[in-house]
Amino acid sequence: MTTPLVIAAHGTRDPQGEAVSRELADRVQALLPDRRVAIGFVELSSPSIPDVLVDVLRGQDDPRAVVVPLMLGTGGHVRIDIPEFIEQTLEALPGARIDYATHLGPDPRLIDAVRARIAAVMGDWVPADTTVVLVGRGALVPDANADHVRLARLHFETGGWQGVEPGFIQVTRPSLPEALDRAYAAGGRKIVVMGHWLFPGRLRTWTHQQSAAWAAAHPDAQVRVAEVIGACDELAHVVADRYRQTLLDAPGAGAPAYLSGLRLGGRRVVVVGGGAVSTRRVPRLLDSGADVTLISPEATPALEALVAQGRLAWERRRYADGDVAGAWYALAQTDDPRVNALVAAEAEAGRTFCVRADDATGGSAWTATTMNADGVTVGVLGSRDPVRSRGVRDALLASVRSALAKEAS
Ligand SMILES: C[C@@]1(CC(=O)O)C2=NC(=C\c3[nH]c(c(CCC(=O)O)c3CC(=O)O)Cc3[nH]c(c(CC(=O)O)c3CCC(=O)O)/C=C3\N/C(=C\2)[C@@H](CCC(=O)O)[C@]3(C)CC(=O)O)/[C@H]1CCC(=O)O
Ligand SMILES: NC(=O)c1ccc[n+]([C@@H]2O[C@H](COP(=O)([O-])OP(=O)(O)OC[C@H]3O[C@@H](n4cnc5c(N)ncnc54)[C@H](O)[C@@H]3O)[C@@H](O)[C@H]2O)c1
Repeated sequence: MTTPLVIAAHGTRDPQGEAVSRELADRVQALLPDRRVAIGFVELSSPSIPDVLVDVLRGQDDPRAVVVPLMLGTGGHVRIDIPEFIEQTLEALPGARIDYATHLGPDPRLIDAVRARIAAVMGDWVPADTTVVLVGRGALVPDANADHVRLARLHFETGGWQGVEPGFIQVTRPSLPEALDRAYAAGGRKIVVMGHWLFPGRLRTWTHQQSAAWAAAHPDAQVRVAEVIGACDELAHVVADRYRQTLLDAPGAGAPAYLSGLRLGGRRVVVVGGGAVSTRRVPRLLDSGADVTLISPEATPALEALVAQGRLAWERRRYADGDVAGAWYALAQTDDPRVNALVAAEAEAGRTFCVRADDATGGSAWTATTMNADGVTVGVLGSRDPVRSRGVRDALLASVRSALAKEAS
């Protein structure tokens, strides 16, 4: 049986919030149709996480589950409560195995989703004179609060905003009104308040109430409140990825890839990024007859020479969403992890196998080191230790050569 996924959500008193959490679980199930996806809650909603875990583990011959915390940051629920629920379940079901995925974190797809929520309330405002107040929950864990400040900075770096002020609705400071004061003091008069919550609930209500009260006291500023992240595809994909990564990285996962010989003749292959890694890999793709398109603002002289020979198509620009459409295989090989993540996400959505050069677990394919001797291709795939793989390949090749020589004599 394929390992089930248990989503560990927070829970809320708001029935709409609970419904949206369940809708998200349905979207994740649609992305992982061949395995069971269940949702449990830390508090306020049911079923509880141990109840769901026991339910999915019972009846499996080799009971296994992966728990993905549906949490943006690393507060107490992620660090203490959910691990305790897992511990309790393992005490009740000795011999079961439960792997715990990492929290959602500042994934580029979630940054995009947040930007889309902000854009939806901006109307005719433009980023350059809009200030965003990004409101987090606030936690007793200093690291979690520091992560929220870092996230605000990431939004500032990538969004072109006049400013981005982090604030917190509870526990720590600056509070939401204090963050609004800071935005105002820095000259912000068009302010979007973004409650960085996954689902509707009380935190969202407080965000609206506090924003309205502050706006009433500052008539020369305009304040608009953006919608929460909600049950969107971006979030569903991040959850599905945390699950897949956990399966791949789990100790004892073994050789995690299926070595296949792709017959790429005449088939579209998209390579994003024209640096050193692409310089090594593009010639082999061309040798296999693939119809390769390189998308990159710059390319190495070796790649440019292939373009000049008419062997390689080059679109001299940055990657844009839609570039992977229609490709059989894609390679995300820029030096920008954010761009590589977007390429991998587009490929995943379109069911195109994709290598991600900077983060092996973020892609769906790995590049084997290969070499051809008299029509025999030797391929070696290790466990993310490419230099070792190359050594094994060379050793194998030597014995293949001597075997072939014996055959010939
Ligand atoms: C075998 C080979 C095939 C080829 O590329 O043709 C290949 N990498 C090669 C070389 C190489 N790769 C790296 C260095 C510099 C570092 C060093 O010196 O140690 C060098 C050496 C060099 O460049 O000389 C760094 C690196 N590699 C990956 C990550 C990210 C990660 O693991 O998450 C990082 C860190 C990046 C960073 O720091 O950001 C990931 C992958 N590299 C793979 C294949 C896949 C695993 C296959 C396996 O393990 O068997 C996998 C998982 C996915 C993929 O990319 O397909 C080729 C050697 C053969 C040859 O030379 O012909
Ligand atoms: N898997 C591997 O074997 C391996 C080996 C070494 C390094 N790496 C990793 O892969 C990444 C790429 O390595 P490299 O040595 O080829 O880097 P590089 O710096 O030589 O090349 C990066 C290329 O990406 C292009 N680029 C940047 N932004 C882009 C965008 N938005 N759209 C399209 N193209 C864009 C650049 O123009 C450049 O051509 C590194 O950052 C490193 O993390 C992987």
